[in-house]
Amino acid sequence: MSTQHSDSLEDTMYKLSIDKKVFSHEDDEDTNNSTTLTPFSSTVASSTTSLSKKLLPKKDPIVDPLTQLSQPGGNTQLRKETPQSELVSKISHHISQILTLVGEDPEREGLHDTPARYAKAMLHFTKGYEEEIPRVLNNAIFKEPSADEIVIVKDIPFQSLCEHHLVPFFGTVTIGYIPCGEVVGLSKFARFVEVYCRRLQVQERLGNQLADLIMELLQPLGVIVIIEAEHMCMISRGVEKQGSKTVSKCSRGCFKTDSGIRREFFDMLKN
Ligand SMILES: Nc1nc2c(ncn2[C@@H]2O[C@H](COP(=O)(O)OP(=O)(O)OP(=O)(O)O)[C@@H](O)[C@H]2O)c(=O)[nH]1
Repeated sequence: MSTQHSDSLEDTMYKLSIDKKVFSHEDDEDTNNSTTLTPFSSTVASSTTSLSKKLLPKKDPIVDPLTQLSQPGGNTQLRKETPQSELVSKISHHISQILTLVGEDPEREGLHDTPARYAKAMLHFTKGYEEEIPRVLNNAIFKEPSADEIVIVKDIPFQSLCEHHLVPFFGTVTIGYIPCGEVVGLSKFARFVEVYCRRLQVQERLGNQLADLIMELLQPLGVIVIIEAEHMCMISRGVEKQGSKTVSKCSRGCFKTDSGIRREFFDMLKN
């Protein structure tokens, strides 16, 4: 095993955060005080400058509401600012230790490249932490006063990682909304799903994040998100129930308050 990595995971994260000073805002008066943490830096907010006026930050010049909708995790900025090669190297080190702990020899031929492969795979599974909604949206909101009935983008496939066991859950997302003057490019629904599912997730939160995002971006009459998923933590471990599926619904606006609209939505899905 390589001796150049002797750090524990906590040491690694601590050192990275000190190296990058990612959590201390450049403009902080006390630049030595790393406890004044601000996860949303002005550099992140500046990535939204191409958005239309309506979508630009209105209140706080540092905390952009649209970037907030990207819903970063606690170390998102650290992830974004660390070179990929450094992330792969440090994750590989810890995977190598895990291989040893499960009873393997990480140096044997078949496993030699596995830690680095896994590190790259893990970074892919969690690439949503590197994404931001403004970049994904690419200004694809269009004025369309004629669109005032239900629009459904259904059966968008997704794969995510359950935050409790770090094993996959996967299935489909169906999104319905009723526009109110503006529509969003259809492909963006699938892109939004990709942003949020490529993070550590729980199914219910994935639905809520999507619904909140669409409400915020379009101010539609309502949004409904249906997710149907199989959770490997219930299939390959734990209760080991093959074939079980979890269906969740998350609604906002008229889909929450109007049973007739909900019925129309579910009727459309049947056809
Ligand atoms: N609500 C919800 N629960 C989830 C999701 N993904 C995994 N879980 C559940 O998270 C729970 C974690 O329960 P714990 O008792 O702490 O962990 P555990 O001992 O591994 O639980 P078992 O899976 O029952 O063996 C389990 O019931 C999982 O089924 C999700 O997306 N939504």
